[in-house]
Amino acid sequence: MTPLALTMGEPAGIGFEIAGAAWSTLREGTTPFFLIGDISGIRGVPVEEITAPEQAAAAFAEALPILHRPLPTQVTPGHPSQAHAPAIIASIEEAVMLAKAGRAGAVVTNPIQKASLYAAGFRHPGHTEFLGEIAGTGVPAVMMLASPMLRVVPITVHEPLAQAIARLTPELIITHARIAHAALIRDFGIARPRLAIAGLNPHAGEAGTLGREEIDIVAPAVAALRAEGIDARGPMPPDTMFTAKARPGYDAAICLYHDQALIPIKALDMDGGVNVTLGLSIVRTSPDHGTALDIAGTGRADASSLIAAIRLAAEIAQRRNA
Ligand SMILES: NC(=O)C1=CN([C@@H]2O[C@H](COP(=O)(O)OP(=O)(O)OC[C@H]3O[C@@H](n4cnc5c(N)ncnc54)[C@H](O)[C@@H]3O)[C@@H](O)[C@H]2O)C=CC1
Ligand SMILES: NCC(=O)COP(=O)(O)O
Repeated sequence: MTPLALTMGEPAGIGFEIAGAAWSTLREGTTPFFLIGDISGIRGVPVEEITAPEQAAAAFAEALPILHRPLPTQVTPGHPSQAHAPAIIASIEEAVMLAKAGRAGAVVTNPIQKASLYAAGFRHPGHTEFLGEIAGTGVPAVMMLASPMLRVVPITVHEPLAQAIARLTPELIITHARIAHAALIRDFGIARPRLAIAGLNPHAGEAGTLGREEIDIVAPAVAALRAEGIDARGPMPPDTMFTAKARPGYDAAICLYHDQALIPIKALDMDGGVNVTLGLSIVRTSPDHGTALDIAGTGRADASSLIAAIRLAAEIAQRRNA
C-alpha cells in the first residue's frame, strides 16, 4: 500500500523514540511508513535516508525510512527549543502535501509541544485546527479519540472550560454529530451509527433543577438529529454513560468539552487510544498522548498508541480506497 507519512513532532519529546519502536514492531507487516524529520534523532534502530516516499516500501523491512529534514540546533531531550518550531510545522505541512498528492496514504502525527509552538508564533490551538485549514473540506475539522473500547468526540477542545460551556449551542452539537456520523460510516464501516450525546450537568440537569443546558441546548440538538434520520440519543448523564454496561449501546459519544471526552478514553485505554481528525480531505491519526517531556530520552516511552495510530490510519486509508 502507499506508505504513510509520520511527522517529527516535538523533537525534545518522545516522538523519535516511539517512531523507532513502532518501526521495530511493524516492520514485517503490510503498512510501511516513513518519518519526515532529522535522521540523527533516531537511535537504536537502523535508518535509511530516502529522497522520495516511493522509496519507503522497499526500504521498510530493513530500516526506518526517513525523509531527512535537518534541525538547525541540537536537541536536548525534555527541553523544547523555539528554534525547532519551523521544522516541526514544516514536517506537518510536507506530510499533508504528500497525502494530498496521493504520495502518502495517510498522515500520522507525532505529538507537538503546544505551548512551545505558540511561543514561536503558531496560531492554531493544535494539529486538528491547523489541518482543518490546510486539508479542510469546508466543514470543521473534528477531533475523535477512538479505541476498541470507546469512541469519543469532544465538540469543544482547547479552550478554557468556562468559555467552552458559554459557546455551546444546538447547532455546534448538530454539526459535530453529523461529521462524526458520516465518518463512522465512511471510515469505520458502521452502517447505522448510534450516537450518545452527553449532558453537561450532574444527572443531566435533573429536569432543569441542576442546570438548563440539557433542556435548552442538548435536547433540541438530539431532536434535530433524530428528525434527519440520525440515531442520536441523550442527553445522557455523563457519570454513567461510560460504564461497561452503557458503552455497547452506542458507537460514539458526543461530548461537550475536552475532559468529558478524554478522561474516560485515557482511563480505559491510554495504550490503544488514537486521535483521528474527521472532516479532512486526507486521513490523519495520532497517538492519544502528548510529548511526555518528563520521560524523553529515558527509554521508558511506550509506543503502543503510536502503533495503534499507524494501524488505524492504514485501515481507514484502505477502507476509503476500497
Ligand atoms: N497530538 C498532540 O500533538 C498532542 C500534544 N499534547 C501536548 O503534549 C504536551 C504535554 O502534555 P501532557 O498533558 O503532559 O500529556 P502527556 O501525554 O505528554 O504526558 C502525561 C503523562 O503520561 C506519560 N506518557 C505520555 N505518553 C506516554 C508514553 N507513550 N509512554 C509512557 N508514558 C507516557 C508522561 O510521561 C506523563 O507522565 C502539551 O504541550 C500538550 O499540548 C498532548 C496531547 C496530544
Ligand atoms: N488533548 C488532545 C490533543 O491535544 C490533540 O490535539 P491535536 O494536536 O491533535 O489537535
